[in-house]
Amino acid sequence: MSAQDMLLRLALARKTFRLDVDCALPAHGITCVFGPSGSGKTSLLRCIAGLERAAGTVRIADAVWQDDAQGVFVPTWKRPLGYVFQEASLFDHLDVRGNLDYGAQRAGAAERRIALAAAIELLGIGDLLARPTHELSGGERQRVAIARALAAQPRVLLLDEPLASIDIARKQDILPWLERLRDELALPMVYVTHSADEVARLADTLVVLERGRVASTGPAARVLARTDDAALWGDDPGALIDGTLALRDGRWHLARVDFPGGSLWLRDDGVAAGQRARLRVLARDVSIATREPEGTSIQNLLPCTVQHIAADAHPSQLLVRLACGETTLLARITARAADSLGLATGMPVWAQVKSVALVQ
Ligand SMILES: Nc1ncnc2c1ncn2[C@@H]1O[C@H](COP(=O)(O)OP(=O)(O)OP(=O)(O)O)[C@@H](O)[C@H]1O
Repeated sequence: MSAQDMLLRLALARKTFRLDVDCALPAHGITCVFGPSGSGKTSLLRCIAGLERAAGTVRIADAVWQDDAQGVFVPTWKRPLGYVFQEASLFDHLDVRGNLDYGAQRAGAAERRIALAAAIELLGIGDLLARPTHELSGGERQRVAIARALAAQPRVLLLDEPLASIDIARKQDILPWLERLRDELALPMVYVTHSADEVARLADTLVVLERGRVASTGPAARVLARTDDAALWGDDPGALIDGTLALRDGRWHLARVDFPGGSLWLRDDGVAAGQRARLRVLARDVSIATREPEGTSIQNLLPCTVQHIAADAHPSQLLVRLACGETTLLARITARAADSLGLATGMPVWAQVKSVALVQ
């Protein structure tokens, strides 16, 4: 644990629920908090913000917001944080500019103008400033809400399912803005979601909550490679692979992403060679062969070693963790197939990857 971490040690007892969290997270990038309904995601954010009084410690880098042992509890209004809710809670009697000015009032006078201009630019809302807020789309409202939160110069941005009430098309509009914030601001974000897609796209670090406790936490790709809590992901367990776009094949409109341990081809969506690329490979799109497949239309074939075989949500299926060099893949296969192939831990096999998506 270092002064660059966020330290969250929080215990909150309600009649029928107990939040009990103790973790140190990086104080940079996006930490997604994922878990089923009622697992305590919103409660955790509220405790970080001081909106709810848990017992424990909250430290964001070197700023101590709560330390019960030292008798420290900084009230919410004195904590430099931004809080973005599921529904953008804008002031409808003010236009966009008025809402942003309100946010900026929380910053010191010297920082105010610069913070506001940067937030407007970062969220691409310069054209909306004179608009009444009731004329904005859901996605635009959320961008204004995020800009307003940024204008207050927060040390951390807390986002509680900010895309949950936005339709799928608008989500695709707003996700790149969130990625931009992550890439351009040195501002840690704690992002609550129960969307596996949002986790795949945004998470640097992942905290999985189950019944108020941390079921697993760590770098997103590592947490997603676990097989023991795969049931939480429903139909969508899958691996995240961080690599580099190495090659574009203009003839076939394909691109190759290289990662430690191998490479995968996928359709060329115009990402330049040399760029960082994050891939998501769903377990249901990976099958296993004990010999190198021939005469197959599947072109992504990776030599791997079976690392772990786990039960899946349905008894007919198994989840197999495969090591491909330093990279991990998950494969969902039937128990009968595993039996007839004689699959066992340590066995060399071939992974056949039917489909792979570029998520970043
Ligand atoms: N103000 C409250 N008083 C009493 N119990 C509450 C209160 N708010 C939430 N709870 C309970 O605490 C538990 C955790 O709720 P919380 O809202 O943190 O979960 P969540 O993971 O954010 O859920 P969701 O994904 O449905 O938003 C639930 O059992 C909920 O019913």
